Amino acid sequence: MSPIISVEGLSKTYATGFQALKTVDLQIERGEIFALLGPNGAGKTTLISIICGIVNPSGGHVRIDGHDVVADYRAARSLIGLVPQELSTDMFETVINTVTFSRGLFGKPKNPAHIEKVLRDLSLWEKRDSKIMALSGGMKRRVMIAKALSHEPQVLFLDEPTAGVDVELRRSMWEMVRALRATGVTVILTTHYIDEAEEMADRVGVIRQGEIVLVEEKAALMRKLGRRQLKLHLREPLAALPPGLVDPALELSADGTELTYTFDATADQGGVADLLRRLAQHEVDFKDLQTSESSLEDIFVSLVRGRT
Ligand SMILES: Nc1ncnc2c1ncn2[C@@H]1O[C@H](COP(=O)(O)OP(=O)(O)OP(=O)(O)O)[C@@H](O)[C@H]1O
Repeated sequence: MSPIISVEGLSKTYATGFQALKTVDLQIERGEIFALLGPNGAGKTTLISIICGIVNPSGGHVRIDGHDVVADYRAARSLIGLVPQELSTDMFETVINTVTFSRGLFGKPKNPAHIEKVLRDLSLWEKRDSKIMALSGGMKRRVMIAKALSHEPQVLFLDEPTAGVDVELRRSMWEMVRALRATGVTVILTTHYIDEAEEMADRVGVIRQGEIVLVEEKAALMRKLGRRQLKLHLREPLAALPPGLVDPALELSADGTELTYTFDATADQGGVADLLRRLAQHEVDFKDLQTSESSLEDIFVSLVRGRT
């Protein structure tokens, strides 16, 4: 199947002369949840804004289901729902009017049944006649999502959907995004919360200084770049590693009570068995051991620092 979004050779230099995107190539598959990660100022919002037709590119192309976002703007834009970072809506309007009006902006015929479904799915139906200003922050955010879904888009962009929201609302957002994906909607989210990407995404893209430095299936990324650590709590502290045990992967804590062995998550376990044998040979005894795996956060930090 062809990708739903195809970004080719995209670049953006703002009027200030600042080059926010270098040459970005990216394909988003139908029905996936794609998380775009990157530090502040990396170019995430610029990229999303160009894909949504809000900002003009300096070079390259974006196609949404074959429609060019510049040449065929209306067709491309009608396939997209965008939930921006900032709340931008008429605070004096009621929930149902705001969401109904958003649908009208896309020239779609009225469909009260769809609007009702969207509001019910987002637990906003009971509040449909409330003015937006009278809603809690979490509800206002959900109104933004309802607006973005009002015209039945195939792709939903969520720019930092859970920034500053409480744990419960984050969880309910995640559930809602999964439910949307189950209906065939493709979801692209930007986030600073690595655990959000780890929890939600099928694929992860990392952007750094206007360049996509990595696009990978999350599971493969974690397998490929993940590291495992084995920590051994020694029965007797060591002043130094015996010469036969010196190994770059093996580190003795400053107080001599703990040994840390770091190895590839993909590697077979031979290294660990070999280490345990060598420890026995050198009569290094331990009372406890623990293993841990690097998280997507560790991987992300090493990527944005440019170590890979
Ligand atoms: N209209 C503009 N004119 C000039 N420079 C801009 C403009 N918009 C963004 N930039 C610059 O482009 C760079 C990328 O900004 P962008 O908002 O795309 O980053 P981001 O990855 O979304 O960051 P954040 O995580 O902080 O939202 C930044 O250095 C920003 O200052």
